[in-house]
Amino acid sequence: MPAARLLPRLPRPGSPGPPISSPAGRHAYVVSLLLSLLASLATGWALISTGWALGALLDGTVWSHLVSQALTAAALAGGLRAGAEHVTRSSATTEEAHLRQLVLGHLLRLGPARTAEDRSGATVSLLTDGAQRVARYRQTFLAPAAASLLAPLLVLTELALAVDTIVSLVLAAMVVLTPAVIALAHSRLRTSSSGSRDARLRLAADYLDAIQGLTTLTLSRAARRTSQRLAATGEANRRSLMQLLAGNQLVILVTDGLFSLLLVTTATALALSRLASGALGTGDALAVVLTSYALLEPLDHVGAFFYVGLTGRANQRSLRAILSRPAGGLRRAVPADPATCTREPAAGGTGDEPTAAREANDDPEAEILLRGVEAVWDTEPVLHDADLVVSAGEHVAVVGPSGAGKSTLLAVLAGDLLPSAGTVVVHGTRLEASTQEQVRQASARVAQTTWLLTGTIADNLQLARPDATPSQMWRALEEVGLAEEVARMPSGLATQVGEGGLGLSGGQAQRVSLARAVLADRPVLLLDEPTSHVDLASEAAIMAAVETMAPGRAVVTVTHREGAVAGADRVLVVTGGRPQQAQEETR
Ligand SMILES: Nc1ncnc2c1ncn2[C@@H]1O[C@H](COP(=O)(O)OP(=O)(O)OP(=O)(O)O)[C@@H](O)[C@H]1O
Repeated sequence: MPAARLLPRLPRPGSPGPPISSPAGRHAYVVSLLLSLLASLATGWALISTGWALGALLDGTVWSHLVSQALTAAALAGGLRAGAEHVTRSSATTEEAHLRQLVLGHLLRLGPARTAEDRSGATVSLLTDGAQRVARYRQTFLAPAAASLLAPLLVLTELALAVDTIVSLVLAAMVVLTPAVIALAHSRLRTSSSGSRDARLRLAADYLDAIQGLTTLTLSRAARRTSQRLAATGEANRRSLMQLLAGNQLVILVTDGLFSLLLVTTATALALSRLASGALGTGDALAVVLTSYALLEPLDHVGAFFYVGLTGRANQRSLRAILSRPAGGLRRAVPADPATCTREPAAGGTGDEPTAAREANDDPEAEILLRGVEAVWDTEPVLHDADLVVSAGEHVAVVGPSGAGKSTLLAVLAGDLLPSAGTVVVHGTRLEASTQEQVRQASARVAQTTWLLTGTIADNLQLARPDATPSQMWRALEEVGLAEEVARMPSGLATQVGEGGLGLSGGQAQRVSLARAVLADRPVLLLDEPTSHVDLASEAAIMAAVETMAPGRAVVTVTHREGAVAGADRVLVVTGGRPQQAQEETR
């Protein structure tokens, strides 16, 4: 297995990546943008009216209607802003849930083989904190930021129409400089921000690894060392984060302070000179000065840009990287087979799926059929020109040196890895991108170590079949030779077991896993080193359970253990990327 990656490879910079918003999220974006733009127009009108009202007061003319106009516009602006705020906040919550579902769904479609190399801590962190940041960025930052960039132009248009075109044009020229300065600051800070985010993700992954591997760390006397290392990394992280925040704060202060000062003084100077030349009256000049306040709106978002924008974008890139990972490894298209599936459907399938294909010229009894298969994880083929036929009721053991491709073969048979060339048919369904789920449904898999969820034995069995009744569960336990042992436990099926199967022996946990496979009732059983972590007595019990389950099913067992090979009908050795019949002495 390759080393665990912190995060999946990022898509090429500039490539938009797969869409991640829900239709409701996109709708909320448009509504919030429109409400914010209308609020800016109302704000501009309130400021201009206030200027005119003050001017009328100073000139001693009628001002009351101008005050009520200003108050109405201000109330309207407030209402529109509150509406926009409500839309953004509520859609952020629903988008957060949507993002988690979207990415989790894709990870499940990728299957364990394609996700095994990701560090689970980093994935958990991305799905929890990361999804929240992306939702906040997309729903509460993007639309208000876009509206705030357009707001000065709207207000200046109002000013040009109602007060003075020349002043508006000069201020417009200054306003367009704001995004340029922000973009410059962004380009300078982006590298350190994403570096800091990666360091934090790595730390989260380290913490989770340490928690998951607590027993191993304690047994190998490495717990203290690991906790000291984590504490030191945490402290280094905290310092670099503080430095980053200080840098961000400085940029905010500078852009905010400089621009506010520059815009307000320019607006005041322009207003005074136009007043002195007689081009503007007192009310108009005051309207220009007051309106310069609305031009500062984009600056309100500079802070949010650093705290919500940068982290949101970085997490969004990581989520997109997961979503753009293809669910298989198909490099060359597998030619379509016009023949349709005639076999009984696997659990969850109907048997009528148009893409399902039967290999008419091959062994009609074959549950598993590989012809000239090439399988690739990254670049180099692990399997090439691989052939294999396993019939129902046959038990095949697969052996071979480490790294030969035994687990890769199981990943192909389980439908987790698509072949890059050749044909794979499992229970009558030809494996291709569109039938991947159906092929997955055809097999049950038992891995080296069984991960039992915290809950009862019944909960763990019902994972395979949620509607399984107690008598069906007892029958399944009977079939794998575990019924007596569970019956002797004080709470029987209601016995609590923990993560990793705590409370059960390794052999018992493996047999619970086999009982799950019995309940799932799949025609193909794939066993990946099922006895590598148990003693000889447990190995015998597990292999006896497999023999009871084997009739009528195709069983493939990858193993290094003599005891697991002994019960097989045939032994294949994977060498040179192909499973081949073992010589007698290999057995
Ligand atoms: N999920 C994966 N992603 C990328 N590469 C993988 C993955 N699984 C296996 N490989 C690569 O495929 C090659 C064959 O590995 P595989 O695990 O199939 O061998 P194996 O015969 O099962 O070895 P072992 O007996 O040590 O488990 C190795 O180079 C490995 O790095």
